[in-house]
Amino acid sequence: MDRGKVVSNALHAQQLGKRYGAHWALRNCNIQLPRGCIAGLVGNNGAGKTTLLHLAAGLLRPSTGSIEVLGTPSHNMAMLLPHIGFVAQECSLYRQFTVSETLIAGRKLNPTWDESLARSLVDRFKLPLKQTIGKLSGGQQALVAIIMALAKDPELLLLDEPFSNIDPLAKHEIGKVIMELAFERSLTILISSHVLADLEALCDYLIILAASQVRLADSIEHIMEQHKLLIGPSESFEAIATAYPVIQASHTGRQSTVLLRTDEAVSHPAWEQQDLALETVVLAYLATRESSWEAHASSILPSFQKEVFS
Ligand SMILES: Nc1ncnc2c1ncn2[C@@H]1O[C@H](COP(=O)(O)OP(=O)(O)OP(=O)(O)O)[C@@H](O)[C@H]1O
Repeated sequence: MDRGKVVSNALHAQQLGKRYGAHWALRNCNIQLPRGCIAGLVGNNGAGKTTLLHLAAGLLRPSTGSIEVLGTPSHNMAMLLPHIGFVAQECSLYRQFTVSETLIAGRKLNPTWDESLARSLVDRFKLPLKQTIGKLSGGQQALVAIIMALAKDPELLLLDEPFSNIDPLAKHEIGKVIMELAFERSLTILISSHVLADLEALCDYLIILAASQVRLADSIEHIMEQHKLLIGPSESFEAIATAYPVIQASHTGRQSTVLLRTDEAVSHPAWEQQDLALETVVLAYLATRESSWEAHASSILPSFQKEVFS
């Protein structure tokens, strides 16, 4: 594979699905992950995050649809393997190897191995070179796994809940390293996490999965522009709900709070726009039930035409 080849999407999933027996772990998944972005993957337990990452890493075959990574079908492992770094949820290092032996294996197995990066990161995180992996703490093992993936100098880095065992300071440090490398090397990163604050600190793109389907996949900047949180009188809720796609609504007495998704400016004398946090948007999408989502999805199509409410 030619590293210089220009492919605008690092990952392109079309109607991607993965089924185990009768159970869909992921379905109707359409994602175009722009090259060079740092994307967060957030979703409820069992939503399909690990499944999507395994499909991208070529460890699973799709049941339906397709997934291309760096312009190549992801099952073409032989071609893609040198270009992808993958850190699985469970640390997949050899427990009986020392840290030093692990680095040697990395150097021997990876043609693009960056030895000075690996050594400097092991030093920076004070990881004991002579200690076996099995005797490191969970957080130290996770750091070694991330360092191994970074030193491989991949074009796409897939990280499945990489920070869950890492202490806050080390997490901050490794986050900085990841962002610097992403910038310097035009690395594309897809990170799954349940900690939204971690994703907000690192990512410029977000994929929200719920009930095995993509609810939203977009740049965080556009997500924040496109969603509006409004408070207004319950009596005119129907008018606003008819005019704009409502992602979530709650009603207390005579007051309604609505989260809308629209690129248009929303202004109405009776409705006041509130400051919006990314967490509010994420929680709203995670809370949408499968049945109500089908109805939502059709109303959120780009061709949606609003009628001015009055
Ligand atoms: N090997 C398997 N066999 C059968 N079902 C599976 C298998 N792997 C995953 N699943 C199912 O697929 C669904 C998605 O699982 P997945 O691990 O992708 O979710 P997740 O979003 O990563 O969850 P979590 O946040 O809990 O790690 C779940 O319902 C899970 O039970």
